[in-house]
Amino acid sequence: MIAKNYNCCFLNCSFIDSSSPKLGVSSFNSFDCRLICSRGAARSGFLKPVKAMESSKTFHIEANKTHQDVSGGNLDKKFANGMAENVVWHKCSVQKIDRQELLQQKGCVIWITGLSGSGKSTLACALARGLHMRGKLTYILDGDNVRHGLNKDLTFKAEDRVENIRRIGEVAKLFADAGVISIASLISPYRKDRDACRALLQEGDFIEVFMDIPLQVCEARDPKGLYKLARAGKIKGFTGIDDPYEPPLKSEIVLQQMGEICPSPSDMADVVISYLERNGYLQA
Ligand SMILES: Nc1ncnc2c1ncn2[C@@H]1O[C@H](COP(=O)(O)OS(=O)(=O)O)[C@@H](OP(=O)(O)O)[C@H]1O
Ligand SMILES: Nc1ncnc2c1ncn2[C@@H]1O[C@H](COP(=O)(O)OP(=O)(O)O)[C@@H](O)[C@H]1O
Repeated sequence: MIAKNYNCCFLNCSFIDSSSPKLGVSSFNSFDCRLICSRGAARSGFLKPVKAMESSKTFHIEANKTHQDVSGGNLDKKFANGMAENVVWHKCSVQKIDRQELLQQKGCVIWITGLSGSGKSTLACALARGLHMRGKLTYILDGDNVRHGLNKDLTFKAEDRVENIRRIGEVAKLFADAGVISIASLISPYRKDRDACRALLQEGDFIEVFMDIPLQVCEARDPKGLYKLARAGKIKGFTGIDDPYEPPLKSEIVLQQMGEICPSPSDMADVVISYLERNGYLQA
């Protein structure tokens, strides 16, 4: 792994190159950039992440709880080790590699994390548009949107956020397996749960993008008026206000403001597209 810190006149971002032999790394010349040498070093003082809140000690579901199903049966018998019993994986001769060949791209997950208002959905759309224009197939899994359907049973309590992240991680993995460039944009405030989603994918195929935008900026934007409600105590457990956000420690891409100036969504999307290009994801 090589960490690169790209400082452009209008855009401050850093990212890690996956130098997996499978994908290879091509040379990079789209931006005037500065190379730095370690993954940890990708975060200079200037690049210091938002410390909205420190880690929560309460959000993970207790591992040893016995769960009851609606009929009163013990679900733990049916789901030993979190897996249904007596199920066997059914293989098919058409594999991910065949679908990738058809699509002329590599399936992967771009996981955009950050505070509410940091620009996750906007970046997701700009990225989808940019890739679509290059003839690449994408699909966006936006936290807000998925909560309208698949995840409409989930609240913002810690254990429901864990489940929200887990389900979106699993769906994103299926899209990647379909050969699609799957774009997940959700707050996903807990590091452990983002890392669990990363672990579902092959090395390199999970690309974490951290929207490292200060809380004050997100709060000033407040497009839905939710920060205002949270400050007034009308929404409890709002991320960054009275609920934790754990910034990534080693995301592949970090997007930040340059001083007071926020790069445009399409400039941010270009950084991600350039990463995909250099790491071989835009070809089969
Ligand atoms: N309590 C609380 N905390 C944070 N956000 C809240 C809350 N209640 C509602 N909302 C709105 O829900 C959007 C976040 O949903 P996510 O699925 O991305 O959240 S999470 O990953 O499960 O934490 C988030 O959307 P974005 O602004 O697009 O991030 C908010 O508009
Ligand atoms: N790069 C950007 N520069 C300036 N404003 C932005 C940028 N990206 C998003 N915004 C604005 O910030 C607000 C929040 O963006 P959004 O994408 O909805 O964030 P999130 O999905 O993280 O909540 C919106 O009003 C959007 O227009």
